[in-house]
Amino acid sequence: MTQGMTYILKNGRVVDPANGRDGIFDIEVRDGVIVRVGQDLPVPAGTTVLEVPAGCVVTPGLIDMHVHLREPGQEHKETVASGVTAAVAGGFTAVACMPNTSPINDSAAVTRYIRDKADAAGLARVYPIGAASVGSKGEQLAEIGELKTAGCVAVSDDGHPIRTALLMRRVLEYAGMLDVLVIDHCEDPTLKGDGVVHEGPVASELGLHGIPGEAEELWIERDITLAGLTRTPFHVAHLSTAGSLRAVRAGKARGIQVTCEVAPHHFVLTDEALRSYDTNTKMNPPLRPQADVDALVDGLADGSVDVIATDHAPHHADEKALSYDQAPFGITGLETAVSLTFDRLVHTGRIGLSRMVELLSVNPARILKVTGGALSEGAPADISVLAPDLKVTVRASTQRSLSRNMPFEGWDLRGGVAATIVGGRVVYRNTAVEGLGAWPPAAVQ
Ligand SMILES: NC(=O)N[C@@H](CC(=O)O)C(=O)O
Repeated sequence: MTQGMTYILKNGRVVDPANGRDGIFDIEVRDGVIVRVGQDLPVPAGTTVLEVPAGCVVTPGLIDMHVHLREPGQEHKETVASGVTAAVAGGFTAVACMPNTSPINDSAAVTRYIRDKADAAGLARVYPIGAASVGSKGEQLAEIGELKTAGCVAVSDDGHPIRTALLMRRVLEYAGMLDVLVIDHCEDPTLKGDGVVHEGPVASELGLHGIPGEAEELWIERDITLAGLTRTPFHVAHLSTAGSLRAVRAGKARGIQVTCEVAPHHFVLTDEALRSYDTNTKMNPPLRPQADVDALVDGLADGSVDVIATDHAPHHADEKALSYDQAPFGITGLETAVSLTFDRLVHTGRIGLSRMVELLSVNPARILKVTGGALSEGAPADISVLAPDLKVTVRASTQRSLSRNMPFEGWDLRGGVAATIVGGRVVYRNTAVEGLGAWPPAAVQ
C-alpha cells in the first residue's frame, strides 16, 4: 500500500484513551494521515475499505522507548533494518534506541547514521538516544545540543549508570535546558561488583554472584534527589524492584518529575528461572523474586509504572553459549512484549486494554515528546491492530530479530499482533490472523 492511498479501517474496536474512545469506530486515512475517526463513516468512491478482523483492537501505534539496535558496530547481533522489522512484527510503530553501539552514539555523525539506516528500512520510526557522557565513560558531558540537533530525543549512558552525582547533575541541567529527556540505567556499580543474578537464596544455591536490589534502589534515590535539585524530568530505565517503585512513588508524591518503565521479563519471570542455568535468563537488571514481581504488577495496574519497554538486547548465540558468568547480559523482547502483556496482565484481569495502551503508547509518546499516543484527526497514521485472543506459540526461529536470545521458547500465550501501520502504510500483516486476507500485502508478513 502506498502512502498516497485513501482507505478506511472499518469496524474495529478502537481503544484510544488519550481521546477518551473505546468502542467501534472507523478510521479514515489519507496520504499517511488520519483524516477522520467516527462511527459508520461513509465510504467515498475510490476509497479502499480495510475491514478490521472480528475481535481485533485498533490502538495508537505502540512505542518501545528502550531497545538496542546494535548498529553501528555489532551487526552480527542486530541491524537497524532487522531491529525495525522485529519491531513492526511485534506491533511497534516506533522505537527509541540506546547509544551503546560501537562507536557509542555520542556524536551527530552516529545519530545521523542510525537515522539514515532507519529511513532506508522504512518500517518503524527510530528515535536515537544519545550518550549522556562522551563514550558513555562517565567523565565528560556529551555534546547534548549537537545530539538533539541531529535527532536524539533523550540521553542516557544505558548499559552503565551515569557515573557520578556531579555528572548526573550537569546532565540534568544541560538536558533540561535543551528539553531533552534524561534516562538513567540505575545501578550502583560498587554494590553490583561482579554479580550476575539477583542476590538471594537462589543465587546462593546455584553458586552465582548476586546483585542486591539495593544497588538499583540507592541509585534511583540519588537520581530522584538530583531531579528535584535541578527541577528536571528524569526517567528510570528497566525498574525491577519493589523498593525502586516505592522510591519512584515517593518522588512523584513530592512533585518530582520522575517516570519509569518496566520490561516484560521483569513482570513475568522470577529468579526461579535461573535454575535452568539458561543464559537467556541473564539480564540487567537481573530477574527478581516473586515479591518484586508482584509489586511491579501492582505498579503497572495502579499507574505508578508509566511505561512497558522491552530493553530488547540482542546477543549472538555464540556469546550466550558461554558460561553463565561470562555470557553477556540481555534478552530480546520486541516480538514477545505484546503477547506477554496480554497473557499476563490483561487476561489475568490486572489491567484493562486502555491501561495497556497507556503503558505502550500514550505514556512513551508523552515522556519522549514524540508523535503518536493518540488516534487524532490530523496525526500521522501510526496504528497498531492487536489480536487479544490470538493463540501464539513463541518460537525464536520464526522471529525477525537477528538474535534468538530469549527465555520464552515454546511458551503458549494468548494475544498477539494482527497488523502494524506506520505513516499510513501497512508495514506488517500477520498471516496467522483470519480476516486480513483482503488487506494489501505488507513489507513484513
Ligand atoms: N539490559 C541488558 O541486559 N543488556 C543491555 C545493556 C545493559 O543494560 O546491561 C545490552 O545492551 O545488552
